[in-house]
Amino acid sequence: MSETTPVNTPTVVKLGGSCLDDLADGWWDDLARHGQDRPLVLVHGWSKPLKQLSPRYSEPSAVLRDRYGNQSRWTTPEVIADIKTVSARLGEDVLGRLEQRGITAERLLGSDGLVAAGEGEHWWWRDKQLVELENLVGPITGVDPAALKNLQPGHAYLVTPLARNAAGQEVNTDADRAAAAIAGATGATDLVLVTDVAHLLIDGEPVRRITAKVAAAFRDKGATGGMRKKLRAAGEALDAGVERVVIGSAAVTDLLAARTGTVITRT
Ligand SMILES: Nc1ncnc2c1ncn2[C@@H]1O[C@H](COP(=O)(O)OP(=O)(O)O)[C@@H](O)[C@H]1O
Ligand SMILES: CC(=O)N[C@@H](CCC(=O)OP(=O)(O)O)C(=O)O
Repeated sequence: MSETTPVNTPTVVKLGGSCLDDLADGWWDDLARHGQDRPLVLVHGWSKPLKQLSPRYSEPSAVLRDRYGNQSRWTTPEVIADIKTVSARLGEDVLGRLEQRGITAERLLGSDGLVAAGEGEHWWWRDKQLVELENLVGPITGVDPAALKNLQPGHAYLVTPLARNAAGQEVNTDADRAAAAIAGATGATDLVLVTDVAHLLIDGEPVRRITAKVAAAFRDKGATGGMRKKLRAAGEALDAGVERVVIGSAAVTDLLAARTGTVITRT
């Protein structure tokens, strides 16, 4: 973010479902201070809150893989309802924390005009078998930033990354990739992916800086699970014009200042 960045350009922060309820008071203090200078768009995940809601979300069958090996939650209308239940609860908590610290905040479902999705895959690997099933998941095809009407310093949006497909159905999307698409569409210079690990690790070693090209090469041979999706999201954000993506588990201003975390840039 440079001195000349317009005041309504947001910082987009993806709050990992893995760590959302572990973020300490000091973390929120830091975010709120940053939010006095920049509009905030927070995009949250829900992996851990869903597991806390019901043990069935910890079962291996809760997650499917497409033919390229990308993992995705098996999403039925009941799962969407559960996602909304946990998102409403955690939304209340996040909005309260921000408001206590002087940031006005509102919730927005991606499916309420912000995020559009295309047709999803029909064949999925489930329990080592390739099966045809309806999975209410779709790739993101567009973001309409007009849905974020009030981008200004002192205000935050908390986005639940559901989307709507061309048939009008509400579908699930990947939260990191949704954050990347939102960052691109809002002209954000920085995307911060807050998670439960301090750095991207390659061969067990923390990576402080990496280019999109090297990150993509590692993604396709070495990264697994959640990190694979983050590296994919990082590449998409940089392709959409974002200048830097930072992955880590620290305060947002420490990550933005590259004091910790992994910084990913185009070159
Ligand atoms: N190369 C890697 N470096 C760091 N973390 C990795 C790597 N490969 C896989 N991971 C896993 O990615 C996880 C973060 O992704 P994820 O569980 O989806 O978190 P979040 O809910 O925050 O999005 C880490 O907890 C770690 O187990
Ligand atoms: C399609 C798909 O799998 N969507 C993800 C979206 C949430 C997410 O990514 O949450 P984390 O931040 O906890 O990883 C899911 O339902 O788990």
